[in-house]
Amino acid sequence: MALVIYNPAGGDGTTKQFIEDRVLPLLKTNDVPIAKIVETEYVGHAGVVAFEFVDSTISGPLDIIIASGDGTIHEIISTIALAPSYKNRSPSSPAQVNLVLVPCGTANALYSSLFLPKPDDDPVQYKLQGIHAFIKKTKRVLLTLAITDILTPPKGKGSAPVREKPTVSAVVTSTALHASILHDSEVLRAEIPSIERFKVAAHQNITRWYSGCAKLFPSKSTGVVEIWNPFDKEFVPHAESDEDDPYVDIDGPFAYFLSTVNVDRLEPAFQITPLVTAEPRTGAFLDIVVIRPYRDVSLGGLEAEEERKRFAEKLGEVLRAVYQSGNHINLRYDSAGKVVSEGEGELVVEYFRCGGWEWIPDIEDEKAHLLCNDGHISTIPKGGKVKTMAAAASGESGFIVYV
Ligand SMILES: Nc1ncnc2c1ncn2[C@@H]1O[C@H](COP(=O)(O)OP(=O)(O)OP(=O)(O)O)[C@@H](O)[C@H]1O
Repeated sequence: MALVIYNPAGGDGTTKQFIEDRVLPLLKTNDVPIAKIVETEYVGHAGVVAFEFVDSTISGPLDIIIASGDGTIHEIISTIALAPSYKNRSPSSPAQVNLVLVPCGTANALYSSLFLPKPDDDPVQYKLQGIHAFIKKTKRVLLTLAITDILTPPKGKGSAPVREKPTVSAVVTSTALHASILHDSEVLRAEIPSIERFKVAAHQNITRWYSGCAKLFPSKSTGVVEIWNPFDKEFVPHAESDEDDPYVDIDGPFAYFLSTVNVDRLEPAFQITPLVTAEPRTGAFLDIVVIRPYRDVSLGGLEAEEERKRFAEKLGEVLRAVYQSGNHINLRYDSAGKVVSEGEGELVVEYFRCGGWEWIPDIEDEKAHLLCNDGHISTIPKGGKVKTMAAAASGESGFIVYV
């Protein structure tokens, strides 16, 4: 028996109608038994409903049909994955949850990465592909999760940092520009319901840099942090990472710092981590995109404001290249600091594949404290830091999407 959850407030607000006109009739025609249909009423409601469903379904598959965007999917995954205890379900029977996706949000990153959009797709049929895949059950994807801990500063001398409740993401974990965009775009939701609001918010933040430093952790399976080499078209161990000392420290300032799991894009055409699909690998990996302004040597010697203005133009070019099939990962600086697609200059974008990362914002830089988990924004406390690690799904527990 499947649970149906939909968010009436996501996307352009037409979800309820799509459920009634398209989804429920399709499920009925294919004899999919429905346990319950729930319209979410508040932020966090989807997680509560999904938790109750998992707890009360003692036998049989756990099928959850979700008509929403990534934010609601995040609430469901994070709540189930972090449930401290169940009343009815034994802790020794790990849950394998089948998620059936109907893209009714604004960005729909997970859906558009798993069901690649084609120019001639019929919009209604495209949105129903997840249901058809669930009915056929031929091919499935086990989701990799990213587990994020915010560590607040130690209370007193000699005491350890305090670990807040972790968050589990299935799409994106970011700081810097992307977190600022998601933070500011929420204010624009009513005025601009489409993905255009992300562009407006990007424009508002494009000259901002973020102070702090980051540490990259090796993946379990390779033992090192890898970096993409676009010349040879392969991931190679980072120059500072080997089996004896695999950690890589990177200093700010940063313009962009974002990691993904499961997705190569954050919107149908915004392919920010294109290697997730172009160079797929099984296991617990995060793909990380970092942009640091001072890799552009032509910025040296300018006034701070002029540096930021000049770099903002280049960052704009890089973000436009993301929409050109993820071509930002091939961009370089020429000897005059111009952004070009060819040559042997410094890469504009650093593209890492690794097991996790830590971000330590400069205490003075307020916006560097913003953190985005699948669209959900939180604030790292002053003096604190954040750590995100990849976790691969196992055969018996975890989240599955039929594709
Ligand atoms: N009835 C409701 N009223 C207001 N907000 C709701 C309601 N139900 C759920 N929400 C919240 O709406 C937020 C956004 O939801 P969702 O992710 O489904 O859509 P979206 O943000 O438009 O899409 P995407 O995440 O793909 O960009 C979530 O944080 C969710 O908690």
